[in-house]
Amino acid sequence: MKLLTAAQTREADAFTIQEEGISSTELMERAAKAFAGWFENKFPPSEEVFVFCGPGNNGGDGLVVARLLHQRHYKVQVLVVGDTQKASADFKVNLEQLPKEVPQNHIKSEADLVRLPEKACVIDALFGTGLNRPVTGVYAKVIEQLNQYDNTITSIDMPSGLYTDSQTPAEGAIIKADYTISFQLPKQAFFLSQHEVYVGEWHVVPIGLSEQFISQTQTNLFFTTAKDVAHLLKPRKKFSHKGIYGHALLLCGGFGKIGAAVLAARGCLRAGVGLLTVQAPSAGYTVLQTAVPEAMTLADKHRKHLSELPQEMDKFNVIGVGPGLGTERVTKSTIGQLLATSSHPLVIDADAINIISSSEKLKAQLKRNQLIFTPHPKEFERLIGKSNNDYDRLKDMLEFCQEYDCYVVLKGNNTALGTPDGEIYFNTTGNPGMATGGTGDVLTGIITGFVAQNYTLKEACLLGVYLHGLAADLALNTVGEVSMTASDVVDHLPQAILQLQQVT
Ligand SMILES: NC(=O)C1=CN([C@@H]2O[C@H](COP(=O)(O)OP(=O)(O)OC[C@H]3O[C@@H](n4cnc5c(N)ncnc54)[C@H](O)[C@@H]3O)[C@@H](O)[C@H]2O)[C@H](O)CC1
Ligand SMILES: [K+]
Repeated sequence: MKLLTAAQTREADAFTIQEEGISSTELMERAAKAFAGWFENKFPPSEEVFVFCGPGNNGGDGLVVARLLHQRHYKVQVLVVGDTQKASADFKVNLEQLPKEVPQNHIKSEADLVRLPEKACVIDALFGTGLNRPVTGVYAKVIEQLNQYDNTITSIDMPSGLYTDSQTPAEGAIIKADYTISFQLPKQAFFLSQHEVYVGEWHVVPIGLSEQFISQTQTNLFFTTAKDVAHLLKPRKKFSHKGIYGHALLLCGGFGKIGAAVLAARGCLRAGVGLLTVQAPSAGYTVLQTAVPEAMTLADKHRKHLSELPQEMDKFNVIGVGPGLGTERVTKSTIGQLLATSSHPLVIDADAINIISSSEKLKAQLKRNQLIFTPHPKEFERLIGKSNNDYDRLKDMLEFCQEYDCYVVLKGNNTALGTPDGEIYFNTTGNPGMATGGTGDVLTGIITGFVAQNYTLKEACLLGVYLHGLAADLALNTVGEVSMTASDVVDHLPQAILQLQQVT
């Protein structure tokens, strides 16, 4: 699904109004109804509600929400912040329509700030997507005060003060919402970990913005839902044999880290690879043969570290490399040999990334158009250097993708896939239970398994990342976030694939 910028959202707004022949206040009414519906499900009418309204249409939404909640027997108060002379037309219309029974207060300066009852709910309607400069002055005072209270804050459309699609200047105050209820689509800002404290838990409510407009709009930003990836899954042919589903090679594992090879191998097999060979240090031979009998194992001549490539490389159609390898000199030179001699698609993770990062010579050997890197943020930093903030990191990621004509799977809460065409896809599955050793190894195996089956590199990344997160989400039911292990993730992969196959 596409992500729209603030400017594109405004255009979608105007297009919808024209297409449907409705007024902007009618669209505002629709948006506020959608928000109020969510709010009523979440908070009982016994709670007092304080709606803080800014001067624009976000504030206008707040006024409509206040009217609707009042009708539903909530005890509502409205606090209009700033100068109403400058308010938007739809704000003014809805201020007129606010029932007299709803108390109204104006906060024009710091002196007008109010204390809130302990249990009261706050609705933040100060600013939405129309924010065009950092929040300072009286608005900032209100935001700072609300952030200090323990009251639950629910933001309409955006946490006020946070820029929708670019870095918020440091001097701007930003609401720390518990919930953000976004209209029609999520915003790019929601997918960046630096914003977690502001956005809180986010939900999207539909308000019927023009599908035609959205489908015509050009963007390089997407978020991946089940519907986006379900159709990529290829059904198996009736006259199948294992030769059709590829032969993957995994170069993984080192002394004390043979488990990484086991996890990658299990992920690869569960992703449906036809044949799998794992080359690992000879100390891992028995472990691998026992733990993953489905995989063929080649014992490296070195007992503890990867030190050579298999002799017959041609029979493999993809290589996954990195988990558990270590960065010994022998292993470095083996990675060098791999980059110099292989023309296979490569899925490059963990220590393979670290090894490449430390050598300009190796970077110069990277072949175009056949690479997937799967770094976590620290590995990514080693690869391309430190970025100032999450937006810059994404920009740097795209530059790297373009320079090496490669894909980057930047792992995190909303794993971001960068493509050589300059697109970014934010994943929507997964949970904090995955923050445990070995889940990345599983992902390397899964993506390698999909590439082996002739999915394009982009499809393999999108599907792999989505299913990996979905498997972890399914594991929540039985093991929860705290106890979740990488093995739990791989154990739930079959269920995740079955679930995705049901999506139409
Ligand atoms: N398309 C939709 O999804 C719909 C969105 N709606 C709501 O409208 C807002 C966007 O409204 P807009 O009037 O464009 O902007 P804001 O309310 O966010 O604020 C604009 C207002 O504030 C002034 N301003 C901007 N930045 C600052 C600042 N830092 N300090 C002080 N003042 C500032 C600016 O000049 C304007 O006067 C969207 O988020 C939704 O909530 C519609 O209701 C329905 C359709
Ligand atoms: K808001």
